[in-house]
Amino acid sequence: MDRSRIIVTAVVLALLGAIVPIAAMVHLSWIQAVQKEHKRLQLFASRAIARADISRGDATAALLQIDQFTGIRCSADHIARMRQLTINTRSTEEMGYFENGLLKCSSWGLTEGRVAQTVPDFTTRDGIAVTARMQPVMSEGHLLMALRYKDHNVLVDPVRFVDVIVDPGVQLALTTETGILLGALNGPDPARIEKIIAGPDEGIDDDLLFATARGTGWIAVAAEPKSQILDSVRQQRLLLLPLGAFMAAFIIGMVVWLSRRRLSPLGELQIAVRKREFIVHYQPIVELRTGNCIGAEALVRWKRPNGSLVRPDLFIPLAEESGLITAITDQVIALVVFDLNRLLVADRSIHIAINLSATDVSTARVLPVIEKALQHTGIEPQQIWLEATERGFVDINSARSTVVRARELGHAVVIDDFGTGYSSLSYLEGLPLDALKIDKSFIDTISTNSATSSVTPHIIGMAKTLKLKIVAEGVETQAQADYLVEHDVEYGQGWLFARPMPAAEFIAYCRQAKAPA
Ligand SMILES: Nc1nc2c(ncn2[C@@H]2O[C@H](COP(=O)(O)O[C@H]3[C@@H](O)[C@H](n4cnc5c(=O)[nH]c(N)nc54)O[C@@H]3COP(=O)(O)O)[C@@H](O)[C@H]2O)c(=O)[nH]1
Repeated sequence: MDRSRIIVTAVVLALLGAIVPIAAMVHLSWIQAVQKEHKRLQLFASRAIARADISRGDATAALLQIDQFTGIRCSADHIARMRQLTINTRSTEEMGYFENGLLKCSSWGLTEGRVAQTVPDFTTRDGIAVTARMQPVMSEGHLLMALRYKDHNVLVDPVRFVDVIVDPGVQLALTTETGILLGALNGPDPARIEKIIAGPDEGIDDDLLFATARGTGWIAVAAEPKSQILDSVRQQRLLLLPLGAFMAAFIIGMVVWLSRRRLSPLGELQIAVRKREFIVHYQPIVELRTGNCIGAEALVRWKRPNGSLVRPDLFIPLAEESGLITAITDQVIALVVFDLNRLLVADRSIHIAINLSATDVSTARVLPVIEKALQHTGIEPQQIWLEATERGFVDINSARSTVVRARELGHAVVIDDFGTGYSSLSYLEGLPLDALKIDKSFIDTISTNSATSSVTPHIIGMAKTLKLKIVAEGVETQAQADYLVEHDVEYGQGWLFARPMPAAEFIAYCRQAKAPA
């Protein structure tokens, strides 16, 4: 992902991170307020069911007691007993006795036998036939409920069934299971109640919040307008919005931190390593006398997703500092094998020099990596040279054991950028090296009268004393090449011969630059 896409993604994520938690908390405060209100309405509805059960229980008990009366029906005793039970039973208004389907007497006294038994709407499990709405003879206009057991019935005012205390604005309704409205408080709309009891136990019907409770034989509905819970929503918001703001701040902080990390040079390099965004260019090394190509130095480049190439001196120091260099070395080794396997197998005189970091030299961890990479390729270990700068050999003891092991495996070991550090002849004597690369800064002084120009012959002399092969680095002019040949320097590398190039070009260069056998 390039920088602009990362920035756009970060901005989008930050916006989402700000909006989503706050919107979620606003929504959650509404949900929680509704849930809380549903619980409250449920409580009112359950209370109505409990009240209705008590009222029915009382009326049923009165009916069972009058059924036990063994005296003559409609006698003064019978009527007195019915009256007594009516007075003692809070929910009942009147008690009556039926004979042949007609009311013969009631708690009020004898009747004329013109009132017919009502048709029940339903019968409870304990055998009580219930008529939800009936017009009593004595109280015209006010509908009552009739409960009958065998030949006796009681009349109950339905208001007794919803005789519960509710908060202002809460409507309460009690219906039969078949939807007949038995009693109501605060004037609910019967049509809405009918619709509500046909649906789920709680919910929102247009502007009405409702909850139902179901008992045996009846259903209670408690409802109130949605506007009633606005205060509760506001309160929930006061609690939840700070949490939403905290979450938003946290997410934005994370997005900023991650994108800054991702956009930092180290973040980009880490991703490059993970995505294997490196390629290798090869700079030919030639035999100075003949111009023959004898090999190349593998020089890593970071190929960005947009195709641009980043020079190694811009990222190698960071890679060394962060420890990513070992992963990069491993990728270079794999790329060299991939790019040049056929050439190296076809021409055993060609070698490739791979740059090692100080860590690679001090730990020797790179040697098994190379060994594994060369397995089954046909490439000989002596075709892989290992280059390290003087800094790589600072820890002389561990460096020596790495060099010894590398040479045992067949690799040649080269000291790079020679002369730029503090290496001395005695220091070099302690390391079993194969070759020395004279740094470009000394080659640049050739044929000049600079103060350091006299150092170059000394380096050459020192290398010869130690019987090291010499590669002159950064050869740019024919005069430099001529000087080096004159001083018996065997190999050279530099723009005079070729610049670093992709593998295919190097293979072509090598074939063409090699003298016919
Ligand atoms: N640990 C690793 N270090 C690596 C690896 N690949 C490269 N490097 C190091 O990065 C430094 C810069 O390398 P680069 O930009 O590739 O430059 C090399 C040549 O292009 C340049 N050169 C060669 N000839 C000339 C010349 O005639 N003129 C001129 N101006 N420049 C020239 O020199 C660089 C090679 O230097 P050296 O390695 O010292 O031989 C550099 O320090 C690389 O070592 C890697 O895989 N791992």
